[in-house]
Amino acid sequence: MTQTPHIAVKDLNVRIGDHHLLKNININIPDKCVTSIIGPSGCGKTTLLKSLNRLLDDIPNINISGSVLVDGEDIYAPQTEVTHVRKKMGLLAQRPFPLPMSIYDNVAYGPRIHGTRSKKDLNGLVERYLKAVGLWEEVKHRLHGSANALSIGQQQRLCLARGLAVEPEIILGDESTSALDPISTKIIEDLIIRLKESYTIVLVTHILRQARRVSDYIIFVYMGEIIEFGPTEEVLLNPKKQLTKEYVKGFIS
Ligand SMILES: Nc1ncnc2c1ncn2[C@@H]1O[C@H](COP(=O)(O)OP(=O)(O)OP(=O)(O)O)[C@@H](O)[C@H]1O
Repeated sequence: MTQTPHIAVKDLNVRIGDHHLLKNININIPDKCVTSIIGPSGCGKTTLLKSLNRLLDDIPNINISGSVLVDGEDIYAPQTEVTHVRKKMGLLAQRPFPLPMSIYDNVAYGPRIHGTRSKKDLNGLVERYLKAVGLWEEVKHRLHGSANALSIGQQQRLCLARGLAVEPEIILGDESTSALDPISTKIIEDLIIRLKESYTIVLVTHILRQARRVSDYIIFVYMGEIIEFGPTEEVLLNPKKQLTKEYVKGFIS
């Protein structure tokens, strides 16, 4: 891999009780690229994604060993603060969850928490991030209307804008288009491709065509192990491992 890694996962093992969910994960996720995690249902894709943001911490009986280095800093080191880790990453969930407030306040929420008070600065941020997700023209006349009145696709873009407004370096997406219609899905996919100029993006998807459209790199996970990692065309069109071949041909799902 020629790209600089932004996230380096070393000897990561995740267990919940006796269940060994992730086994000896070693991976370098490149900077300013889209990397998709693919694999059959229940193989550990979401667990791997959440391990990058310490979103597994609160699960009862969880045991996490190994390290995840973000910008060279181990997010699991005892001295590392979770809030500091999370500030670097925006998470786009399966379904949009706008806060029960206006469109404007959704985007301004993070900057306000981080101390931005000036109305002029907040106005500028709201416009900038709504433009970044292609929503500005659609909502500029109703910024103070409820976010819940937007379509699901618009809500998902609003949630992305809310995430971007706290200036993360990394965007994590967990099946972020699964609740969307084809047009909204295309808008989000195009956004992902555009946003990789400025962000490192890691996605979980079970849609191979989507992985092919948006990703630079693919991680194929099977039963908690990384089977193959490499450039998208290589993994999807010319896989090295038999399991990957069977998965991309649809023999295992
Ligand atoms: N909180 C939990 N407690 C116990 N087991 C869990 C928990 N979360 C996930 N698992 C188990 O860990 C395994 C991996 O789950 P994970 O959600 O990471 O898979 P996935 O590949 O994302 O699946 P899908 O594509 O169906 O969303 C599954 O067997 C799941 O049942």
